[in-house]
Amino acid sequence: MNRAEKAALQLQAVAVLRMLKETRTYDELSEVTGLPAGDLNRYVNGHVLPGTDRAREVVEGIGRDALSTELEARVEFDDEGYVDNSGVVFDQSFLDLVAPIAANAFGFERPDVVLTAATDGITLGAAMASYFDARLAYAKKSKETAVEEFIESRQRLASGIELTYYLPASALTSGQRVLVVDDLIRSGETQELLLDIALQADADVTGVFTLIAVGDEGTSRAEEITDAPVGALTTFESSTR
Ligand SMILES: O=P(O)(O)OC[C@H]1O[C@H](OP(=O)(O)OP(=O)(O)O)[C@H](O)[C@@H]1O
Repeated sequence: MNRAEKAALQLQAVAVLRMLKETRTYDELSEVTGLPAGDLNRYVNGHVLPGTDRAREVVEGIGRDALSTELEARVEFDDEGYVDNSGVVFDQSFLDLVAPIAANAFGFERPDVVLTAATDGITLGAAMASYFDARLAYAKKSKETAVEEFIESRQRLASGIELTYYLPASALTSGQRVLVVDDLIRSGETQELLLDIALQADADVTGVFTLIAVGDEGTSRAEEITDAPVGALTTFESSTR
């Protein structure tokens, strides 16, 4: 690990601790992390940076569990079981914390392009792209005016409705490494379309990541299509929609 990577890890750990501190006292934060309250105070206030080992433990261990719990608290379900995740996808700072944790937890290789689906995947896609210093591309359900060439993928859904996603052809090219992300995977139909777009572009898929999986149908479907790692930060019961 070079000096810049070490500094980045240390700052990520501080960001995770600050997020956890928002709703906790230092004693409570000490219980969650197993670190002394006095040290935590110095980290949160920016007087001292945690050492590399501690920083890694916070980002890769405590951080993943804590973010998963935080995510569960922010997601709401209506009476019919539909998901309202605006408390997460509207919060770019929260998603910026998710990116390094997801990258470490699932071992995604650095992509050239992070590919997602408009609309709700865009903020997570931006956080992941920024973390990896990659480009962001998002497929849309309509064609962008003034773009002439698209990669398009269409399928008839279980509901009978036909769904098509369009990506400007210049956004993903042959041989590029692509990480496919979305805020939510339920049936996996959207991921299948995104993976098909990656295939058509002759890109190399480095992984599939979602914040929320509802049941395991969608993630299993993605695993059937790609050998790359497929990961969800949190999985909810499939009785929700
Ligand atoms: O696994 P699936 O069953 O395909 O469901 C997941 C997709 O559903 C939601 O998007 P939606 O189609 O509602 O579009 P939006 O992001 O514009 O709301 C979500 O953002 C995912 O892209």
